[in-house]
Amino acid sequence: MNLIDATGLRVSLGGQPVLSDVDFSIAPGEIVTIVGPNGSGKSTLLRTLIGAVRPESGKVRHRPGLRLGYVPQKLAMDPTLPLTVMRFLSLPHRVPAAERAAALEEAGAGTLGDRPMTGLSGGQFQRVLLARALLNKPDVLLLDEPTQGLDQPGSAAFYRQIEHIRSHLGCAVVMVSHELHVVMSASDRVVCLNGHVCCQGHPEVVAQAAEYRALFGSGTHGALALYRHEHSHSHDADCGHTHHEGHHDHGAAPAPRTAEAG
Ligand SMILES: Nc1ncnc2c1ncn2[C@@H]1O[C@H](COP(=O)(O)OP(=O)(O)OP(=O)(O)O)[C@@H](O)[C@H]1O
Repeated sequence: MNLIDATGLRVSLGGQPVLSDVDFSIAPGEIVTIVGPNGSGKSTLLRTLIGAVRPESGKVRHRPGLRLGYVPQKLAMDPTLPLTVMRFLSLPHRVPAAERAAALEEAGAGTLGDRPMTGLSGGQFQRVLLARALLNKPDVLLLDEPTQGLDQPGSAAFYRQIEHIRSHLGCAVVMVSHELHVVMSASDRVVCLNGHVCCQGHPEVVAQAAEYRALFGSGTHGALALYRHEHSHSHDADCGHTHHEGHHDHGAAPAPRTAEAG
């Protein structure tokens, strides 16, 4: 049984249609990434899936007893508030210290407990938000552009942490990302959104779909090349650690999977 099944979602905000006819599901243990241009409704979809936004029509079904962990795009902190990381993790509900420490460890932030929240770097802050989402022992972790503002090594390290968490805790992951190269290497499935689901499927297949290329253009060649580089060891001998656009994309027919176009 899927963890979340959403069908026929229609959402308007401020009188403007944002999502129409969107179906979305996530199975246990899956990593699904939602990509799409600015304003295409990615955050709105995530917020609808967690129940923070009510659809005008359509349904979101959660598996009974489903536990969610949500990492928002950003969280404004009052810079004058003297709050350590450990105290932050006990708001708004008290959480035993051992659980908070374990969540920090799981999020790769085990050394940050006594640090003031306002002194954290962007990457450290995101890890603390991740730890906060893990306190709920989620079956599904939803992350809204969690690496916004991080440099490339910082975001790569963050996504490696997510993969570690998925394999260690067995939770599913839904994330919104603009970093196509990371998406290509880290996801089981990509959903390409532009108010509706343009196409979805295995990242390699979606990267070749006409609907996806219409939105993201030829930049996807690079993303695809990197994806293949990281996942096909037979390519390593060809190119070492550099890649050239289109070098890996041999023009061969895509794998016999198909992207579901919508
Ligand atoms: N509270 C709101 N009231 C009115 N319009 C809103 C509201 N929140 C979002 N919108 C509009 O809904 C549309 C979708 O916004 P959303 O944040 O879901 O897009 P997104 O794909 O996540 O964008 P980005 O990539 O820029 O983060 C945008 O046009 C946005 O201006």
